[in-house]
Amino acid sequence: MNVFKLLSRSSNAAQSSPAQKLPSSGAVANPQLFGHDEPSQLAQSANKSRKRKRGLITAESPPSPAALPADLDFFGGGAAGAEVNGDAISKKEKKRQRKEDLKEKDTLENGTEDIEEEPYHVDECKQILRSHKLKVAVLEDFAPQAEESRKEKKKSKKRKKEKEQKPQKKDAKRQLYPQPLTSFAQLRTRYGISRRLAENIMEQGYKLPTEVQLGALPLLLPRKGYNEEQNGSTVDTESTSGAEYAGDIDLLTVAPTGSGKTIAFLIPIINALLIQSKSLDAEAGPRAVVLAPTRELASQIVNEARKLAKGTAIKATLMRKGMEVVERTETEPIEDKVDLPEASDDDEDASDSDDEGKATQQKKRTPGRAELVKAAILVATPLALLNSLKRRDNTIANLPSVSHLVLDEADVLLDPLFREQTLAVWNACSNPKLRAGLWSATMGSNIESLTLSTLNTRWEALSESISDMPARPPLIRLVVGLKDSAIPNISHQLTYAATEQGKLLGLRQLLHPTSVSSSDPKAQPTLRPPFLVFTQTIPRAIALHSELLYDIPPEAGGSSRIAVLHADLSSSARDSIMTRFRRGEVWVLITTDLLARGVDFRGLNGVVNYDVPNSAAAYVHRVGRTGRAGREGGVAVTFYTQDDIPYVKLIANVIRASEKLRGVKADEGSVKQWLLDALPTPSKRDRQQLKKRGVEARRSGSGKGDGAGEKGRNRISTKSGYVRKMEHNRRGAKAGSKRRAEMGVDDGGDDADEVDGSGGSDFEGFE
Ligand SMILES: Nc1ncnc2c1ncn2[C@@H]1O[C@H](COP(=O)(O)OP(=O)(O)OP(=O)(O)O)[C@@H](O)[C@H]1O
Repeated sequence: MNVFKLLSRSSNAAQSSPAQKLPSSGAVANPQLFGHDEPSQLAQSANKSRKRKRGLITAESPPSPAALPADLDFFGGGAAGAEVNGDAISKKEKKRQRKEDLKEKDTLENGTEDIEEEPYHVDECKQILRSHKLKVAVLEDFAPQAEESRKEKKKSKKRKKEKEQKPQKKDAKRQLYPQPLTSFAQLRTRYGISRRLAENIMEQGYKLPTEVQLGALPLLLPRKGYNEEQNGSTVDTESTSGAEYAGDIDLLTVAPTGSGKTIAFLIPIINALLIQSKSLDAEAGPRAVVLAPTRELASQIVNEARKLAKGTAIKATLMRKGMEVVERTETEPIEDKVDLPEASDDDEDASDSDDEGKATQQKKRTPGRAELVKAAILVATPLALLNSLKRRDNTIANLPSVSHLVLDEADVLLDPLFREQTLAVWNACSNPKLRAGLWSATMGSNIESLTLSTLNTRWEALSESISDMPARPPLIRLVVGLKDSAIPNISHQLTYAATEQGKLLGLRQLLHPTSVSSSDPKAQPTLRPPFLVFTQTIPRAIALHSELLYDIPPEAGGSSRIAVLHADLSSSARDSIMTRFRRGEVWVLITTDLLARGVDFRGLNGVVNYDVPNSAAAYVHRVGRTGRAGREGGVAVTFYTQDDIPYVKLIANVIRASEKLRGVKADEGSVKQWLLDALPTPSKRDRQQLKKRGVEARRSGSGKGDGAGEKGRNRISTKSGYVRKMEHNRRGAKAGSKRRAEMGVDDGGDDADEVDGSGGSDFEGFE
């Protein structure tokens, strides 16, 4: 079935369906965003006398994709099973692929035999990291500070005071050049991760590490048999590689959307848990906690963790209502109100994943006690976890078992909206050896300072109760690409629609394109389903959904192809819509910022910002739902009206920066210089206001489902004011008559007096 043909209104468009490269076409050969142009340099710079056979796989032999997905399996293929540009893979290619896989398997089974693991020279490291736009810096190295403070204590009080008063000279941040991970095979050869974990990574079809994996995994994994003398002074000096930390760091990572951050934080956690697994006591509580801002993202992370930990003793679970994380004393019985963790459809592929859930299910029937979470990895939204930690006296129970805490989408988790809950969970993790990881595609400098101050406060609080605190790890920051920018592999369209009606028309045009100029290479790529549509509020999402419900022709599936997803829906409704969208049954999903972060729809062809996002960061995340893992052809359309003009420069700047990253000249991009010059720059106050409340004009109204309460021009509707007024009156009359009937009042009039019992003249209605 040709989706495009079914939706197109013109036979011309239908016939000349463009040979456009689309995210839904399948996997890409290279999931990396940067450094594609550097292979020859890398190959030259590598010391050829070394047998670093796989080390250069990045540059020399990009892996080929495998099997083909069905025509409408937008999201199914994944990295492992997809086609490139719809071309069937040749036999030769398949043979080559099989050979590669066998070689990889051989490496997994035989360890290091095949690969020599002489480290990269520091200059090579620098070159590789630079070409992939990776920057690593030590934000705070606490070890010398701890030493200093010990010495300091011995000094006289007076001198100490003097020193404190003098502003401390801050050193420039120390740059690190970790040994880049240029092939997943190195996970085993260099870091000795378990064979099972390595096999699970391979099973996902991941061949090449993405930039964030290339930089973060070497920082987070302890190097096998690492020893300074062994490395020699010329190759890997202590001061530059970060290997001396042996993965024992707190890490703040800023990397583009869809760049594979999830497995970058999960692999080291699973590896660490597998190392400790013999000493693990399942009853002791979770060892790793991953916090995510939404249930959808949390459940996706659980699925990823389960795939990576398949066949091992490590289990991952999603925090659900009624689950208990810490054992309660007998004096604190909890209600026998257990909402059992049902396997959602997106859990399908994690066959052994539900053991934990099932075990819990069987035991949970014991009255008066809920079953403790036994999984080593617990993924939760901050509020869900905090609620389960709250005691009756309103204090928060500690989670001493947790040694890894990950904040996925850290900037939003530390935003005022979630900050209190997130910090409460962080502080509840009382293990002195806790290692924190903060991950996002956008991170303001305030997040860095908040992280530092939280680490400091925690440390001070713990030091008071624990006399021999373990060494304090450094806080390291890894940045991939240009901080806070949109990915360069999607095309942006910033469209002035003047009014709400204009936006609706614009969206309808996107849904039913009338012409396609596929021959013109400079023509803007067409947005094709499946795509997401973002609105500012829930009522607007609902109103837009009801407006577009019948826009998809019945022969294309009609109203079932369009759905709305928002936080007011029940969990099961949300799960079901997500599943239908992932399966390709829904083509257009209207939503709010609920799906703006983290959610991974591999084959999503585009994003429509029906309402402008309320910050530059929100734009980066929303449009980052397409173009995942380096996929080309994603389209991001943003409509703006008169009301948005004061703010739209924020978005225009992000688009400009992203196009610059892609090498598009200023006069050829979708945001022209004249527009940038003409748009007003919003003040700090305006930006804050926008972030907090969105565009004010769109907030007004009762919030009723059909958007009827929204005043005048900001209503989502194509009906004229007169028609709406008539409908409103008719609805009011109907509702009034229904109410009267329910109260036993006849519309006739006289009986009303009897019901009221006080004479007709006093009756003022039931409201
Ligand atoms: N090395 C790899 N090769 C190919 N695909 C990969 C690789 N690593 C991850 N992926 C895929 O890339 C997609 C995006 O990954 P992920 O969701 O972890 O991105 P992210 O960086 O967390 O994005 P966001 O910032 O939007 O949350 C997923 O479909 C994942 O399976």
